[in-house]
Amino acid sequence: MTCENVTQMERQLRERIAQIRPADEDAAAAARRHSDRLTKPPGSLGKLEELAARLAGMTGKLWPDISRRAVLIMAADHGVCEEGVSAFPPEVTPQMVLNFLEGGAAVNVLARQAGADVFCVDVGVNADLSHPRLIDRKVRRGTADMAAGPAMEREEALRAVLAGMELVAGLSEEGYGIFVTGEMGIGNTTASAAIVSVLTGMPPERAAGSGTGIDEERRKHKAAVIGRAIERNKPDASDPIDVLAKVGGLEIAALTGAILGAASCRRPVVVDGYISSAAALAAVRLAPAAADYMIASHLSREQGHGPLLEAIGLSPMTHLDMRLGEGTGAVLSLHLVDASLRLMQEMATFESAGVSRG
Ligand SMILES: O=C(O)c1ccc[n+]([C@@H]2O[C@H](COP(=O)([O-])O)[C@@H](O)[C@H]2O)c1
Ligand SMILES: Cc1cc2nc[nH]c2cc1C
Repeated sequence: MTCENVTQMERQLRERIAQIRPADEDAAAAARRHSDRLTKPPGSLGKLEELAARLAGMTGKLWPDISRRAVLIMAADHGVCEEGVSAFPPEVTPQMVLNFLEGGAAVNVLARQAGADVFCVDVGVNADLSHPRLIDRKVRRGTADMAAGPAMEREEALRAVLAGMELVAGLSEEGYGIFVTGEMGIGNTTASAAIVSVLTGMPPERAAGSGTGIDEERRKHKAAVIGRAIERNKPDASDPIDVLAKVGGLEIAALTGAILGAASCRRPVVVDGYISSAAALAAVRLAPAAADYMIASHLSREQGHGPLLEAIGLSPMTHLDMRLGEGTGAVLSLHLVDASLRLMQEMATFESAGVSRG
C-alpha cells in the first residue's frame, strides 16, 4: 500500500462525510404535526411517535419506503484472542459465517420474519472462505494482538471503513431503504471495549463486559489486557481511524463505514448491540450529524452498553437481555420501525373519526 493510496482513501472518506447532512427538521416537524392529529393523546405512543418523526427527518419523507431492508453482517477475527479474552475459540468466526450463509443462525431466522435480506461480508476472517453468497472484502486474515502492538495499519482500517461505506451506497442505489448493522467476530467485545474506553474515557474495567460468557475473573483479565493495549499503542482519541486501527477490528471499521454510508444516503440505520454501537460511536466522532440517522435497537447485557449509547446520544428501543450480536436485536426492531410508520399511515385523525380533542 503506497502513501498515495492512503491519501486517496482519506480523501474518499472526507468526501463521503461531507455529504452527510443533519436531519430535515421541517420534515420531522410535519410528521409531529400529523401525529398530533391522530386519535390519541399527544405523545402517548412514546418512542414510536418520536421514531416516526425521526424517520421523516432522516429521509425527508413522511412515509419513507423501507420495504427493502438489508442486514449487513461484517465478519472478522481478532489477534487479541491469544490473550484468553473470550469464552469461545476463534474458529467459531468462520464456522458461524458459513452458518449465516446457509441461513441457520438466529439473525437469519429473525431476518426472514422481518422480510430483510442478509448480506454476509468477510472483512477479515482468519480462514479461506468460499461460498456463492459470501461478499469478499477481506482486508487481511484477522488483526494482530493489540496487547503486543497495533491491531492493524491505518490503511487497513481505512480499507475496511471504505468497504462498508461503498457496500451501503451501492445497496442504497439498488433501492434498500433501511440498513441493519450486524457482526461476527470472536474477541470483538474486547476490541469494542477498547474503542469505547479510548473515545469516551470510560475505564476498561467499566467498558469490558462478559462477552460470550466469561466469568468475573476472566473479565477482569480482559479489562487488564485492554488497559495494556491502550498503554502500548497510545491511540489518538481525536482521530477515530487511529483508534480503529490500533485497538479496533476490521468488522468494526467496516460497520463504521456502513453507518456513515447510510447517513450520507439519507437512509436510517438500526444499530445492534455493543460492537455495532462502538462502530456507531466512531462514526459520530468522524461525522457528528451521522447520529441523526441512527436508531438504537436494544440495550445489550454487555455492561458498558448503556453509557456507550448515552455517549452517542441514543436511547434503546427495547430491553430484552440480549447479548448475541449478528444484528439480532436490530433486525427485531424493524418490527417496531414498521409499527411506527403504519400507525402514522393508518390511524384515523380526530377530525376523520369525530373524536373530541382535550
Ligand atoms: O451485540 C452484543 O452486544 C454482543 C455482546 C456479547 C457478544 N456478542 C457476540 O459475541 C462475539 C464476541 O464475544 P467475545 O466474548 O468473543 O468478545 C461476537 O461474535 C459478537 O457478535 C455480541
Ligand atoms: C455460537 C456463537 C454464535 C454467535 N453469534 C454472534 N456471536 C457468536 C458467538 C458464538 C460463540
